[in-house]
Parts: sequence; C-alpha cells; structure tokens
Amino acid sequence: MTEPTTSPRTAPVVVRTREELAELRPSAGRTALVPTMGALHSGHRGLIAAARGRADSVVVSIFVNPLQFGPNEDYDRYPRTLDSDLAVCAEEGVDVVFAPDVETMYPGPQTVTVHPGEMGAVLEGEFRPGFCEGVLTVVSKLFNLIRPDIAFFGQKDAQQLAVIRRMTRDLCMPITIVGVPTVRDADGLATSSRNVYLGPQERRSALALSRALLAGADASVTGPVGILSAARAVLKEAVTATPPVVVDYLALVDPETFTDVSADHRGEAVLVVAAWVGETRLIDNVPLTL
Ligand SMILES: Nc1ncnc2c1ncn2[C@@H]1O[C@H](COP(=O)(O)OP(=O)(O)OP(=O)(O)O)[C@@H](O)[C@H]1O
Ligand SMILES: CC(C)(CO)[C@@H](O)C(=O)[O-]
Ligand code: BAL
Repeated sequence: MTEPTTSPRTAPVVVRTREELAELRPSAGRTALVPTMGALHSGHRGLIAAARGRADSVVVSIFVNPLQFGPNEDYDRYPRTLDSDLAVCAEEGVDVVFAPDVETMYPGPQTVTVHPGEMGAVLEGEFRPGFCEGVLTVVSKLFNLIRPDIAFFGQKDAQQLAVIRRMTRDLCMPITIVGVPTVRDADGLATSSRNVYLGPQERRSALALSRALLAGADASVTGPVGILSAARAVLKEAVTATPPVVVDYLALVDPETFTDVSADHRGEAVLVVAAWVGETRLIDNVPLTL
C-alpha cells in the first residue's frame, strides 16, 4: 500500500450569508481575500498560494457577478463548478469559502455604484461598457462584507488590477492590494476559466495572443513602435488562421493609468491584447521595462 505523500488539509468552512460571515469575523485574525468567479484553475491556485503565509485566514470568494457582464455576454453560460472549486480550496489550504447567491450580494436595485473614471472607459471599458464599474462595485461589497487586510488579484486581468488599486487609493480603503503574476499552460496560453469554451482548433488559434506578446517582449529594445509592430505582425497572420483570431485591441499602455505610452517612452509599460476566437473572448498581457 502506498502512503500518501502529502497530508490532507482540512476542508474550508463554506459560508453563504452575511450573518455567517459576521459570525466568523471575530476569530479570523489578519485576513487575506482572494476574489474569484469560481471554475478554479492553476491561476487561482497561484493567488491562493500567494495569500497563504500573508495572513491568519485565507478567504476565497466565489461569485459570478451579474453587474460586470453586458447584456450579450456569457453570464448565463459562465462555468459554475462549486463542488470541484471546494476540492481545490481544500487542497490549497483555504480557510473560508464565501459563496453568496445573487440576492445576498444584490438585495435590491443597485442605485449607488463605484465609478472607475477615465481608466474604466478605455480598452476593456470600451469593449465591455460597465465592466469596470461592475467589478469595482462588487469588489467594494466584498471588501465591506469580509473586511480583509490584504487582497490578491491576478496580473492577467491587468486593467482590473489597476482600477482596483486606484479605487482603494482614491477611496482610502485600508486594504493592501497584491498583484500576482500570470500563470500559463505549457503551450503559453494564460489559464482562464473561459478556456473551457475553446475547442482544440480554437485553442491552437488562441495561442497567437501569447505568441504576439512574446514577439513584442522580444522587440522591447526597439521601443514602443517596434514592440507594437512585432506583436501586430503575429496577430495579422492569426486573422487568417482557422478559426480566425478577431482582435478587439492591442496596445502598449502605462501600467497605472492604462493610457497609451508615447513613442519615446522609457520605463514600465504593459502590452495588452484582447481578441475573440469563435465565441470566446480572451485577454492577455505582458509587463515590460523599456
Ligand atoms: N492565469 C492567471 N494567472 C494569474 N491570475 C489569474 C489567472 N487567471 C485568473 N486570475 C485571477 O484570478 C482572479 C479571479 O479571476 P476569475 O475568477 O475571473 O478567473 P479568470 O480565469 O480570469 O476568468 P475569466 O476566464 O472569466 O476571465 C482574478 O484576480 C484574476 O486576475
Ligand atoms: C474580481 C472579480 C472576482 C469581481 O467579480 C472578477 O472580476 C474576477 O474574477 O476577476
Ligand atoms: N476575469 C475577469 C472577469 C471577467 O472577465 O468578467
């Protein structure tokens, strides 16, 4: 008989209501929050691993937030896999899973929301109007309900991370925001809950996103114009792939403001891309130092 190589961890406490959360709060100590929409994968595991050791309790929230989805987006078909998510949380040593229903998070009409300002109108905000506002509003609610000392977000969603950092600064929220590097599969595709939508051919086409970012990164000594043209060349080929890659945007932006950097920019920048493969919209980015 083979002995288990790792000791099983205790299953997390699952809470669904504000009252249950409030009961746990006094004994939680310093609290780390990892907000998610579930369908947990290696990217989420990376966030949880980063959170462990930074706090007494790690809370993972699982909530598919209707407010950040547009009317023609994938809210209804978004993967919901609570049982396997709980198993992942147990393996990763999560203490508490907060999995509220929509009524708990939105008990009435949402008349007051958190507006992201100009940063929320560009790139993701242009192609997903209301997305950043929906994210900031639900993240504020999660912060108020869970009252974390520190919260972890993925750099894969770089603009989301930037607007959340800006919100906590502008609204004086006493929470440290930590960005965690993007986790990729062996073929380079950033892990994402939406990757389950991709068929094998679509997945092959989708690799053009990470290849374009890599081409841009390889050209970083040539400056912004060279970076963008190297990345664009890869995406141009992918437009004629089967199935084709349909690009929403490719941009080289300031990591804090998400405005385009100038042609002579030096210092930090993020090369960001968003594109459709079939019915699936994917985003990815790479941080660069020019
Ligand atoms: N590959 C990844 N590497 C690092 N962090 C990630 C990765 N994928 C997701 N995250 C982070 O996990 C958190 C929860 O994200 P979410 O549950 O929306 O997963 P997702 O895979 O980004 O989903 P989607 O496919 O809907 O974009 C966010 O902070 C997100 O940036
Ligand atoms: C931060 C978040 C949990 C808010 O719904 C979501 O946008 C996500 O999973 O990245
Ligand atoms: N991963 C960010 C959440 C969203 O795309 O709606």
